Amino acid sequence: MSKVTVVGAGAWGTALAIQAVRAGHSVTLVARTAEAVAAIARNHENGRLPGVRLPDSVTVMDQLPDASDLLVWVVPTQHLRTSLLKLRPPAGGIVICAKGVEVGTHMLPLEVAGDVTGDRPLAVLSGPNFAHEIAAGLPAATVVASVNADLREQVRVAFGTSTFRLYGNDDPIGAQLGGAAKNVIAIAAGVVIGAGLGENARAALVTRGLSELCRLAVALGGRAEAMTGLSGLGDLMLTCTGMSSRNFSLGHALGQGRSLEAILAGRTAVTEGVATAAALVARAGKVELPICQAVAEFLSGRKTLDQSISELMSRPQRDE
Ligand SMILES: NC(=O)C1=CN([C@@H]2O[C@H](COP(=O)(O)OP(=O)(O)OC[C@H]3O[C@@H](n4cnc5c(N)ncnc54)[C@H](O)[C@@H]3O)[C@@H](O)[C@H]2O)C=CC1
Ligand SMILES: O=C(CO)COP(=O)(O)O
Repeated sequence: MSKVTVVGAGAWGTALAIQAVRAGHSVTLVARTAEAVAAIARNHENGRLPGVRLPDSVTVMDQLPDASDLLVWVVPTQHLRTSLLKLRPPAGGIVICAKGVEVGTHMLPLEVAGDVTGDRPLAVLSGPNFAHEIAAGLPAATVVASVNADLREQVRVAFGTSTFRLYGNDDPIGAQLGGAAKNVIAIAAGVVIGAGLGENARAALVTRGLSELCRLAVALGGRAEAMTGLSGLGDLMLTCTGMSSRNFSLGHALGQGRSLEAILAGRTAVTEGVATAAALVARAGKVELPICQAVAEFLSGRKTLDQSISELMSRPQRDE
């Protein structure tokens, strides 16, 4: 049994804490505020993952415990930096679970972690994993990517059970780009369905979105194979097909004509693709990402839906 500390008591952090208990570990869940700690203690449940009882063995606190064997950071990308600066993790490996690109710096999550905490073993956990299904113990698989093989193994032991399989690889850039870009493509897929453009259009969009992921990974030092694995295609399949995805459902509402402001005002959970779209396009530089770019322009209000669709459909036709 090892001491696993999960930082970030959102839906995913809570599900991962439950999964680490299932895997036989002693688990601490770190929430952002004392109020959040008290609410979880009172209800034996986290409002961000309603209907799921948190095991009594999970210690909930608003700071890091004195000792951890493994730190798992499950804070949204745009808050990753401030949370690391605030909690100042001690030396040792960290697993980052955010899926996005930081606004302003255009850094990927592991780059942000390295920037704040210095040289240390880092890993990314990313794959097709809706929090409520993992919390319920339904069968699923994911990717742990790190250049540090010992850390990969530690993460496998921390979370692996008969219902949750972890596949390792040494391409953290590919895994992070897959997780970030699929959120943007999922918004586009939601728009397509919400606007009534049809299943053909979605299939074409997701497939061409996968091409964007592959191009981007190779250009930024990752591998195209990562994009056809769980953290690329796997997560695209999950988040581009159903309303359980916050990114897809946001796109769906946009496609039905609702405003971005009204949609965001009605939700407290993070929808990573919104801030990530423009940051990802900026990070890509000269790499062609027409769908991600169209999402960024549409979200910013620079283009209407009709303009975006017409531009995507009138691009020069070429070999696949
Ligand atoms: N919900 C899901 O099914 C999955 C989510 N993810 C990723 O995990 C990350 C977290 O997502 P969720 O847990 O779903 O988000 P959430 O919206 O449920 O909760 C976000 C949590 O982050 C906390 N937070 C915000 N700012 C913070 C700060 N400065 N310091 C510490 N904590 C802070 C909030 O208090 C909240 O508890 C995102 O990058 C998401 O893309 C990945 C896989 C599955
Ligand atoms: O990343 C996720 C599942 O793998 C969660 O997706 P959403 O943030 O779109 O709900």
